[in-house]
Amino acid sequence: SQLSYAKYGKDNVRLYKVDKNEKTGVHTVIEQTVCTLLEGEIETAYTKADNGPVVATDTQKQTIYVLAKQHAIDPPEQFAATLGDHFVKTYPHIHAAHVKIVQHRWTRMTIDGKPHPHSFFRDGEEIRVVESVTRENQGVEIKSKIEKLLVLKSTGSAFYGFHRDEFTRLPETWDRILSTEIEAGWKWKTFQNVNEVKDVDFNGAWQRARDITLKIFAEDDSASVQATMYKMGEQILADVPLVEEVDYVLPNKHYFEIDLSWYKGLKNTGKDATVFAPQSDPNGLIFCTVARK
Ligand SMILES: O=c1[nH]c(=O)c2nn[nH]c2[nH]1
Repeated sequence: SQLSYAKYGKDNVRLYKVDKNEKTGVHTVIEQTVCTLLEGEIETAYTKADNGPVVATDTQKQTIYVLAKQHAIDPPEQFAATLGDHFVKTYPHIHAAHVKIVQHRWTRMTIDGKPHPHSFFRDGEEIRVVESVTRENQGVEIKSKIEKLLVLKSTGSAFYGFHRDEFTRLPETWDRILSTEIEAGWKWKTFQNVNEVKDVDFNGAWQRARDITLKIFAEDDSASVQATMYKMGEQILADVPLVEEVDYVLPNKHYFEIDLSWYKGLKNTGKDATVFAPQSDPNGLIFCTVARK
């Protein structure tokens, strides 16, 4: 047998950084969870119990904190590229570095109608995710993501005209609840180095991708999850030139009608349906990647 592939590092490195504007007294906070994984000439650590090549995972953790102190961690794409560049440049035997950063939401409180200078709340489990791979002399690949953004619309969604056969029981519907948990990803062109990354408006792209996703979800007269998610991907490609492809993974979180006619003929189906049973499982799961022609 042989070692066919290996990478290792520290996962779940939690990081908080505050920027304190001395003039205005306004604090800005960012919280991230970082994972770094290194590839390179490390096989003897696995095959010969030789720890010589091992940049310890604890060393990787310490490095994350030091570089977070010395460099910007916002946008997370830039911090990921900074970390990847450091590991590949610092250790001759390390030839690639994978970095994943999850950024959590601390939204500034509005108190008495005014943004509070140093108080924040966690408005939802939605996360912003960055996955990067820095390869020695090959630049840095970056994918940005939105995950766990739970949405629902109470109408504006239909599903009819689908294939029917002897296994089909699902009735067609022209008006249904649509709920999903957005997982959206956009893959950037390969950047040649960390300096090229510094010039990119990643935060603006994240805002555009999020706004486009919510607007199309809300406004599309949806024929299916498939049709609506394709429109989202098309629009992001149109709006963000440096993005090469966009993908979505959307669970269809079903809300079933409840027939209450057994109770004194109570009408609660079709156009009379107002009380529904949200379903934890099973769920539809729809994948889509939209690329430039
Ligand atoms: O939007 C939908 N797409 C599907 O493929 C599907 N299958 N059942 N319900 C569905 N809804």
